[in-house]
Amino acid sequence: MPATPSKRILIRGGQVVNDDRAFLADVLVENGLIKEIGEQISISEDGQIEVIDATGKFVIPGGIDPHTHFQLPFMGTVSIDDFYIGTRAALAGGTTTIIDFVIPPKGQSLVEGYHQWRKWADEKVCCDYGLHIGVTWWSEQVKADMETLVRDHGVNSFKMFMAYKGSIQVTDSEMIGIMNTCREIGALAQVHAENGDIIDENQNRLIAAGVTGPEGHPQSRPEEVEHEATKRAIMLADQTNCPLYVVHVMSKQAAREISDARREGRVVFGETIAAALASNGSHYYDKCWRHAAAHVLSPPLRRDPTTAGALMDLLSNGDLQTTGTDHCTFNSEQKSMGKNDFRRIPNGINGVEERMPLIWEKGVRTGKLDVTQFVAVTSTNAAKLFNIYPKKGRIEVGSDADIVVWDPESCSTISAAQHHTAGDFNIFEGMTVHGGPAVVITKGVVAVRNGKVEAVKGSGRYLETNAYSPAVYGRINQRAKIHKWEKVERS
Ligand SMILES: NC(=O)NCCC(=O)O
Ligand SMILES: [Zn+2]
Repeated sequence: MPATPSKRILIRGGQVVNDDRAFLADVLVENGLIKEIGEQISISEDGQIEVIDATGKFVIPGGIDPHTHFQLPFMGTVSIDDFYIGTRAALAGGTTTIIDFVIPPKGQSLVEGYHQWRKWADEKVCCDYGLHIGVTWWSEQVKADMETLVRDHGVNSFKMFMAYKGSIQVTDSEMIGIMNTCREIGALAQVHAENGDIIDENQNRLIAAGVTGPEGHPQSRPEEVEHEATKRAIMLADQTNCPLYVVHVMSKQAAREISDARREGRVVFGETIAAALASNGSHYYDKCWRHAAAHVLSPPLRRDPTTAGALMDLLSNGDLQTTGTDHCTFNSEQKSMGKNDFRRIPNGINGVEERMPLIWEKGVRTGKLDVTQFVAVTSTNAAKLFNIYPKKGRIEVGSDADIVVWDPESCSTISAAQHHTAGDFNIFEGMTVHGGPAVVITKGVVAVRNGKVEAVKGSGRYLETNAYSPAVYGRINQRAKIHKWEKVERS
């Protein structure tokens, strides 16, 4: 526990950055909220106040990672970062809000799954968190559960898996039911877009051909497999007038499908992840099994070396909107469950701690993103889509004091020896990143200073996300109102 935290913090002389503008100002924080923003804010010396000098630094909204899997029971094991370790690592990297996924097994009540995740998370989180719910099966009961979750439990997003045949994959007809329900209750439909049937076929053929190592993983899931599912999901969402959010876009083909759909007026949003922006699929062909297996996630990293830059360009021009991590870590022992069969390697990689510095390095330092765009793709856009804006994602009077003092001059080298997650491997090992959080404030309390994390277990709160996000539903509601089927009157 840190010493009693200051109830008031004054951040002096930094460049305040929101998604729409940047300006020099002081920021005063009081009781967990942003109290005042202005030039040369004067303070009386009577109360306890901590002054942070932000000269030469940016003062930005805390990052929002909309895609994590902490302590996820998955593929016969449980991801190793629990909600304490995971949110602590998030804070270390400048992320002050995460949105995790409840993934109930087929047959389990969604509401029960939600309560299970709340139980796991509430006592451990060091920052605020929200929950998306995976819909892994379909029935009238599931529909009723979705309604309950939106009405009573602050959930506004539901994810469908088009992959993982035989476990959590849903069919097209189930997706139609889920999408119809999402539209009826004002929720955002999310998809993991890969064609699970062809993956299953490819996997069996690879194994039969004796390809049992991690290189079998990307070969069973080539870009076309992600592309086809992305296109299909967009079509289904369009036909049901349901807004769609495609999680972890990993390939140029899938990303371009989203760009094209947006240009044709579809209400579709795309998220990519830190790994796709900073790594690539060559690692699956590494001679070291442990190294290759550590990179196994789905959809896989792409071997095409131009992928990362192309995805960053699409974030820059607004065709993709958000960046997550799909943080779902397994240590080497867990990964070795698939030693003789790549299909058994637990899928997942790290990233929650590295996301913001990596996007700064690969986006801002390359000239692909300016600082306001950096804020948009790491924080504000997710806040708007998941309807927690401007409470989160903005430096504004009345917003939560989730603030990062970002040092553009810092320099560090990523290493498993130093990272805050429990994993024994870091897929970004050895990468040097310039720019990083000097100070991280969560709800008005300093959680990170000079690289030291002072996060308090259980201090984070569950974040209710309300239905009918204006950024999502403005167009959908109007379309529903004016839609008419064409009927020809015949004698
Ligand atoms: N992505 C991944 O490889 N693991 C986590 C589960 C999922 O999102 O598919
Ligand atoms: Zn995921």
